[in-house]
Amino acid sequence: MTQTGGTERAVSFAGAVKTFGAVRAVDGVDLEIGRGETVALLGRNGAGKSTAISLLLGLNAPDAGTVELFGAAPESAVRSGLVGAMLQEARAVPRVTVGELVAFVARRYPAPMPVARALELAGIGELAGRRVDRLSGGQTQRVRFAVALAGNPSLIVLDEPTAALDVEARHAFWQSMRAFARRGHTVLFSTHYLEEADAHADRIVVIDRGRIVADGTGEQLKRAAGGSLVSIDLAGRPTEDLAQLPGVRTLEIRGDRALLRTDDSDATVIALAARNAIRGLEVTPASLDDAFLALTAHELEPELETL
Ligand SMILES: Nc1ncnc2c1ncn2[C@@H]1O[C@H](COP(=O)(O)OP(=O)(O)OP(=O)(O)O)[C@@H](O)[C@H]1O
Repeated sequence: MTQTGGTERAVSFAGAVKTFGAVRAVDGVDLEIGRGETVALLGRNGAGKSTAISLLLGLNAPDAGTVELFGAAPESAVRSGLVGAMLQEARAVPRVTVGELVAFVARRYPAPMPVARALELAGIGELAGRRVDRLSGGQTQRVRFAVALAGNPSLIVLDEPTAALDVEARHAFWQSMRAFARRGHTVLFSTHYLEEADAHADRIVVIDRGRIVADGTGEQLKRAAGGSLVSIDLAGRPTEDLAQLPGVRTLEIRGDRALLRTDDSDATVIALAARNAIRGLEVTPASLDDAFLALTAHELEPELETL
């Protein structure tokens, strides 16, 4: 029996590094996830999400730093049945039924949940007798979710769980995931979808080029990346002084409009009014998309610059 019960931490990365040749896929990650949290790992393609998940599951060892699950080595937590995972590669198992597959996996865990419960939580109770190699993409994805749930793990790790699902299937999937999280389980999922991270996670961790560049709620991310966008018609007026206005972080000129990203839209608008510069004024809160782009925007890679 592993001594993993006492810690309040489900996941702990400390200075974790994983390189593949010259690529630092995970580049000094420090991350702690408490029991019961639902956390989204958000990043572009190639940001390092799957590599971080592979370290977390003990599928890869870090080159430097440490990764722990429930205060123990990942392999030991996985062996103790504390972790369920839904990874990207789906392997179709021929001929077995959904119920047989989930029961097979459940038997490998010390304290599984009843198969009917796992199917119900994944929203596929009616598929128990169907062959797993004859299902739609959305159904297959939910079978994989049921497989991850089967052992009744404390932590469930989902690598891009809604990739390739249509809107309806996605909605159903998140309902199931939330039902599981409400029972006090810890959930970590990776996604490219900002709306999903915002809607379904308590906390969003943004990863870019192997490093964590933001960690907080959707609201905090929006604030960190600049609270509002103020735009005006330039009507031929000069633009040099706009970047110096109170609150303004960045200035972008699009045709005859100026777009100001500001931390204090009131102060920015008052200053524009004092300059008699208000024409076609629009003030909008920065969206999570804006926040994500601001956090992960970087210069062109050197090799691309020379093309
Ligand atoms: N086995 C491997 N061998 C070599 N390079 C790898 C390997 N696995 C990942 N990489 C590289 O590490 C970097 C991070 O990849 P990773 O798959 O972790 O990103 P990701 O954020 O999960 O991307 P995606 O959203 O596209 O799945 C990428 O540059 C990738 O090419």
